[in-house]
Amino acid sequence: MSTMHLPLPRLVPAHGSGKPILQVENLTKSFAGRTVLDGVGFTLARGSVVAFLGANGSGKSTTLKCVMGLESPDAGSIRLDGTELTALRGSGLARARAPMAMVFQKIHLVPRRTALENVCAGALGRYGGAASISPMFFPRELKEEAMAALARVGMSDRAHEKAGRLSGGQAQRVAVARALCQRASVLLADEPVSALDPRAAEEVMALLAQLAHEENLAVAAVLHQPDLALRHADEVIGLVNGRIEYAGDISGLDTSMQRRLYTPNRAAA
Ligand SMILES: Nc1ncnc2c1ncn2[C@@H]1O[C@H](COP(=O)(O)OP(=O)(O)OP(=O)(O)O)[C@@H](O)[C@H]1O
Repeated sequence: MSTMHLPLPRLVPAHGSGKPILQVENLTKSFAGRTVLDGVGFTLARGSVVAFLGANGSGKSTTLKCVMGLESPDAGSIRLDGTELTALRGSGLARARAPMAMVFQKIHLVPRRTALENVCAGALGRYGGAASISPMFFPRELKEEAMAALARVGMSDRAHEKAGRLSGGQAQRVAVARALCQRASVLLADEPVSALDPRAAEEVMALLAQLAHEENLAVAAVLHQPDLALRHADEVIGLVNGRIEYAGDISGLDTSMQRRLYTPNRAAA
């Protein structure tokens, strides 16, 4: 699709006026003495999609990983629905983080399990007990909720297919359904479409935008294609060398801003 690389008009209305659910302030992170995040702060609101853009190594994934708890920030504040996560540990932290789900470029489904079983796994934090031992013990209401989530992402007809037999786009939809079954209100997506062909990438981004707008989810997605952001995101956070260069409405992502984010000498890590 040659038009994929043109700055096409966005197809979604602005929905960024929802209630703030995640507030990040002054996040800093170094690896081996090298600062890779330097005072990163932003707010995610329910009902909107925020695209994280920036050159390789600018700190996009590290930002999401710090929010999700997969990396520990050196300093900064992460408040989810008013609760400061950096002050919590152990089960208190796990409980506070439960409303956040993450989807990745490399889709972490269990290939020998069906799509339905993988989606049910999103809810095991709520069920535990026998249900966590084997899908044989999944309660009926859990399977019904998982089927509803699969229907929401257009995958009902593949519910009983082994995950290992799904295409990349289908598997990513199942991963999103798993997040829905987790009843996440914040969905952090780290390069969710980087491994997908252009059509599947469009479809998955359109799905994320639809879920944000219709289910009032806050979605943050690390993207490598500004044109996908232009079509499906409401807001953009642009990083250069671990600092926020731009944060605001998608309309600010014009060609000059794209140059600022991706010009090699500014973006050198
Ligand atoms: N676990 C780690 N140990 C050491 N350095 C790391 C680690 N994780 C990330 N980095 C470094 O931190 C910087 C930011 O990495 P990050 O993955 O956040 O960038 P990114 O913007 O997501 O890049 P890309 O677009 O290439 O995925 C890079 O220089 C990277 O090499």
